[in-house]
Amino acid sequence: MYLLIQKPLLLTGRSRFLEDPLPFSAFLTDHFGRHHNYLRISLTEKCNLRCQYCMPEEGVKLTPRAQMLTVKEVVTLAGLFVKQGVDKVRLTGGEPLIRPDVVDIVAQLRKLEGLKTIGVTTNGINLVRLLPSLKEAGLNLLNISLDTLVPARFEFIVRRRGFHKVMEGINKAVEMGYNPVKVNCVVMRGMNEDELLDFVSLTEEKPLDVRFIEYMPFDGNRWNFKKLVSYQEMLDTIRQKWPDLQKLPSGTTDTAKAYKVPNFQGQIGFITSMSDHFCGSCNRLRITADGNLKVCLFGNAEVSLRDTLRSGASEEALLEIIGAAVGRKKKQHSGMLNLSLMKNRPMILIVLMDQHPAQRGRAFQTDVFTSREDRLPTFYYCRAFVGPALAPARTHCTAAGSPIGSGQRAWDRDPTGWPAEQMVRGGEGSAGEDPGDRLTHVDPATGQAVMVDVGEKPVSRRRAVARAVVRLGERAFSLVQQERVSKGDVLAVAQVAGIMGAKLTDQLIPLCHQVALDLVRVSVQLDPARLAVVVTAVCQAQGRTGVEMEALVAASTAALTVYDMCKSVTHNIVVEEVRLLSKTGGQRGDFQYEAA
Ligand SMILES: Nc1nc2c(ncn2[C@@H]2O[C@H](COP(=O)(O)OP(=O)(O)OP(=O)(O)O)[C@@H](O)[C@H]2O)c(=O)[nH]1
Ligand SMILES: C[S@@+](CC[C@H](N)C(=O)[O-])C[C@H]1O[C@@H](n2cnc3c(N)ncnc32)[C@H](O)[C@@H]1O
Ligand code: SF4
Ligand code: SF4
Repeated sequence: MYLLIQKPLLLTGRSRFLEDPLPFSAFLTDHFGRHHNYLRISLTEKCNLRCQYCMPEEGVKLTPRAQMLTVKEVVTLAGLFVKQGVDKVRLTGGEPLIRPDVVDIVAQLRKLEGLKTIGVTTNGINLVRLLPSLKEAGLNLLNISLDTLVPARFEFIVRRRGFHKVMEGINKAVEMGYNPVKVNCVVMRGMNEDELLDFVSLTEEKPLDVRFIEYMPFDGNRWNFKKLVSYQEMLDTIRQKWPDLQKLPSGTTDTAKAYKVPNFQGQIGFITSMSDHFCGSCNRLRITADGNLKVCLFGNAEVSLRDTLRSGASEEALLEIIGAAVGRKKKQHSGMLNLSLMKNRPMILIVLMDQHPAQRGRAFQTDVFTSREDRLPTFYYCRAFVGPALAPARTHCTAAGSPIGSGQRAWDRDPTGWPAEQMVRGGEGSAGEDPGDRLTHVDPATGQAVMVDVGEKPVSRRRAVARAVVRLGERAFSLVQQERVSKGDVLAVAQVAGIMGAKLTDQLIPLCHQVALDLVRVSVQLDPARLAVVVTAVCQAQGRTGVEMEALVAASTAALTVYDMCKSVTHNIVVEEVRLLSKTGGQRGDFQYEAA
């Protein structure tokens, strides 16, 4: 198999794999060492059903046909992934079996060397008609969705007729030797949780694998906690009838926790995306029907492979984009509550809804360092990054923390020849005056600005905390909160900008010393009461001069970055309250901000 693994991204996790004897593609290995060998391809956004948990009654706004992937594009993209090590492709949607060329797609995928498994997830309505040709084309795996065994209820749940067609499809699949035939049942309280035992009974005579799926929140599906029936609750219910229910070993990357009633032909499983996620072993990537790569089912970050492909880009260029997106994949989804608050498209789309056109085709930066678990339940967002200190070459002073002897004065002199003490005191003020009155940054001899000679000062631990508040207004605040700002993840970008700002302080503020910062911590939080982003920057160093400017620059840079990221939404953004909150260390004593 041809593995193009040069130029791995600058992620330590992935470079590790380059040393393995048979390395998995660096492009498909994420920051957490997960190998993505399973590609889910959505063939269409359309569907012949309107399941309540998946799709609004009126359907969804469809992407124009010209923007959908063609058969050739599907196969080309799949081929690219297969060359990198993907060995399983699942076709999904929307309803994949309403795409007229679905059999052709399966047949062409079958020709891809290295692709072991081709699966389809379908609502089963068109299955009886299509299954023979799909099987002949090379379809290996079949997952069929069915949420109720009661015909009238079926119509209620999916808002269409077709129960019997689905049942016939399931029977046909068994008849044609698919084993197991997986049956997906989304369990919702008040809808179908009373049918759990009936579904388990289905596995008695048939080699079915009935998977009970925890109801997941997507845009517009009216998810709430009360409707969620958890894995544990389902298991308890089933165990009451079948106490000897056996746990089966699951594959390392399986979504389902598998069980079996002894002596039943089939088995059951639980897909516990909500109560016990399986992100740690995630091996999935998705391509949406219009050609976006989506690295996580619950992530908003997408990058258009279609546009890159259509622009005639090379395989390498596509791989770079894919690798960058995979590199940004988060450790896990953000937990039940956050998922319910978060903006995600209906499952049927898993395609781009609010993306800025300019973003298409670009690997845009979102959530660079953190996973969503950092977000607290109320969307109170706080991230911390403690980086290794950047140690710029220091001039005119010893390394931070080293003791100063009296013999070291020579290099502490300012070019004007004034020793530090005199320079500080020798300005317009004189000894005994309030230090605040002295012009410490003006050379008394030349009248020119100078950096204060701090070489004489004792080294102490310096710490400063600064704050900036960015008032966004209702619309921008809400978009930031929902991570729907077209430029990307505002809070993540601002946080990193703050850190970078702190490190660049001496280059931005003319008379600032270079300080080897030991710590920069920038937190960026949403304040719903003020519809504002609150930036708090903490800088720390061992040195002879304070780090308040670093903290202030960090807070300001992060605040300005928030402005920059949101200015396409509104210019009514106010950066305010840039101020020092506290400062410790140094000779002048500690400072604590007091509101006037
Ligand atoms: N959290 C999470 N859940 C997923 C993902 N893919 C599928 N699921 C869940 O699994 C359910 C069934 O999806 P299927 O399309 O049958 O796919 P599958 O279970 O991955 O299929 P197999 O190939 O048989 O493992 C979906 O309704 C989701 O609840 C994923 O990437 N992340
Ligand atoms: C989006 S459908 C697409 C394929 C096909 N139309 C079907 O229904 O099988 C894929 C799977 O997602 C499941 N699904 C959709 N919305 C869901 C939700 N809110 N929670 C859990 N699973 C969901 C469906 O039941 C189905 O098994
Ligand atoms: S779950 Fe499948 S069948 Fe139901 S609306 Fe969504 S895409 Fe259609
Ligand atoms: S939620 Fe995201 S990370 Fe977790 S299993 Fe699904 S796709 Fe993978």
